[in-house]
Amino acid sequence: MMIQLALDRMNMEEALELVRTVESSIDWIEVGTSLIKEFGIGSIKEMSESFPDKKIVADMKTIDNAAYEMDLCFQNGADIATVMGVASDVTIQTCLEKAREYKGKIMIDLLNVSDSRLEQLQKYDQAIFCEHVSKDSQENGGHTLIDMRNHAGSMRAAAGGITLSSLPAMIANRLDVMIIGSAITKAKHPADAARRFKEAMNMEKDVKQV
Ligand SMILES: O=C([C@H](O)CO)[C@H](O)[C@H](O)COP(=O)(O)O
Repeated sequence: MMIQLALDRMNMEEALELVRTVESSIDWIEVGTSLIKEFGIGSIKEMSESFPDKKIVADMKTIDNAAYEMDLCFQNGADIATVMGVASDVTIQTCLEKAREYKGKIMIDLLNVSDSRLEQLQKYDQAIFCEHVSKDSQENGGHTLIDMRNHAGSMRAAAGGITLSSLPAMIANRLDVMIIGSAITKAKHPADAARRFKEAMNMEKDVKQV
């Protein structure tokens, strides 16, 4: 099981410093949607050049204009880019073709994806599937329970308000990628928090490589 550190709602200096602090405890670095929106596509390039040995996930949340946005991500150092599962099939298909062209991967974000849409997404079995509880639901609805559904994705990920207390339940879901943001980035001691997540996950042995 891998830890993907989600970097959101901070500036680039803070993001880079944070990764330096927790680098030994995390596996993948997510350049969060808020970083990309605030600092541009250069945020992906800066992160990938600063941490060439880590996989870089660009959380673009693409919903249209797939070829253009995937070119931007992969040409700027992303290994993995996200597309919304609620996007049209042509958008998701284009993302997958672009990922193949750049030897990257696509993560399909299942935010607001109904069970029937999830059924239609099963054909994209080369993608990583990510169950996601939105920040707005976390903050306004008090909803943090991530419902892991069955799907055919090449890897299974989950995101949205995961904490050390909710970790055991998430580990039981046998995920491949655990996406953790605030529980590390907003912790008083991010290095300690990241280490505690890593130690808990080290009990899971079968780490799949992308
Ligand atoms: O995708 C995310 C969210 O939509 C904000 O852009 C975050 O990566 C995800 O929520 C993980 O962050 P935490 O919820 O803070 O753990």
